[in-house]
Amino acid sequence: MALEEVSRRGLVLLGCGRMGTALLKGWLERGLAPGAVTVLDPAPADWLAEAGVRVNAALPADPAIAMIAVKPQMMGDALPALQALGNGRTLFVSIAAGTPIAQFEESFGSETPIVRSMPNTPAAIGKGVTAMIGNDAARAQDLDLAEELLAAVGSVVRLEREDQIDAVTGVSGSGPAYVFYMIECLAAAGEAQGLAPDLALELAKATVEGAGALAAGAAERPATLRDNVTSPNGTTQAGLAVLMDEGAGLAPLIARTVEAATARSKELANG
Ligand SMILES: NC(=O)c1ccc[n+]([C@@H]2O[C@H](COP(=O)([O-])OP(=O)(O)OC[C@H]3O[C@@H](n4cnc5c(N)ncnc54)[C@H](OP(=O)(O)O)[C@@H]3O)[C@@H](O)[C@H]2O)c1
Ligand code: PRO
Repeated sequence: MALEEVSRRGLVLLGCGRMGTALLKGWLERGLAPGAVTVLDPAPADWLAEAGVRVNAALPADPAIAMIAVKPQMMGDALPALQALGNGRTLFVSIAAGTPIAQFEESFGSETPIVRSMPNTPAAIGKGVTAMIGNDAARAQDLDLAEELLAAVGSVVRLEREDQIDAVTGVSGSGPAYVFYMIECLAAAGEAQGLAPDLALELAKATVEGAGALAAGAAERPATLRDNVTSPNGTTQAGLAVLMDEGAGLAPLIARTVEAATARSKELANG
């Protein structure tokens, strides 16, 4: 339904880099009309115009959505391009890390409905997860529209407070990179044990895909699924003894990883 409304009224995408592309590809594949999309980007990819997307064209008068997908550091230069849309009818949706709602209200006025969100790149294949929160001007129908749009490319959670988004960024916004690194490490470790590189990578990717799908779909908690893999005194137990070491295992490492990403999100908000 959201994609129909947005196809009718239009969507402006400010910044079409890695994340803007992931979202846009997800929406186009799920039925968003390419001609309803206006991308503003200094170096747009060729596929956009080839797909029928309007590129660096005049803004539509009354688009449903103005999606902000530039880097936080570019915000000051980029936002004036959307000034004409700050009229209360267009819903602004930011996906930028570390850019507070207050900064958008300064640019577009506190009467403008604004949703701050944090998606992740699996949105490109409809498997993203996005957390979102609106400003005071965002009405129930604005929040519903944002949620439906983001839900077209994955699951959506609504936050209670804006400050939760820093930790969300540390967990799920940045999280795909941690998992990709896990795949790299698992494959490299397989190679170190004598497997050919292609085979090790194939095994690592399929294992993460399968375990992720199992964890997502199972009624059991991940700890139970882990127990199901672990035969007493077997191979997994030997491996987990290293991975679950209290001092040098994965838990403290992941805790420090998420803490650092969360802290960086807070820093970005302070300029
Ligand atoms: N990547 C992720 O996994 C992810 C996940 C969640 C949220 N985010 C957020 O999404 C935003 C974009 O991140 P990204 O990874 O997609 O970065 P990115 O790949 O650098 O994309 C940003 C795009 O904005 C363009 N741009 C720069 N100045 C602009 C301007 N004045 N007007 C319009 N477009 C402009 C850039 O063009 P040039 O490259 O030519 O400068 C680039 O194409 C960030 O705020 C980030 O925090 C990213
Ligand atoms: N990518 C963005 C960053 O690294 C935000 C979350 C994922 O800053």
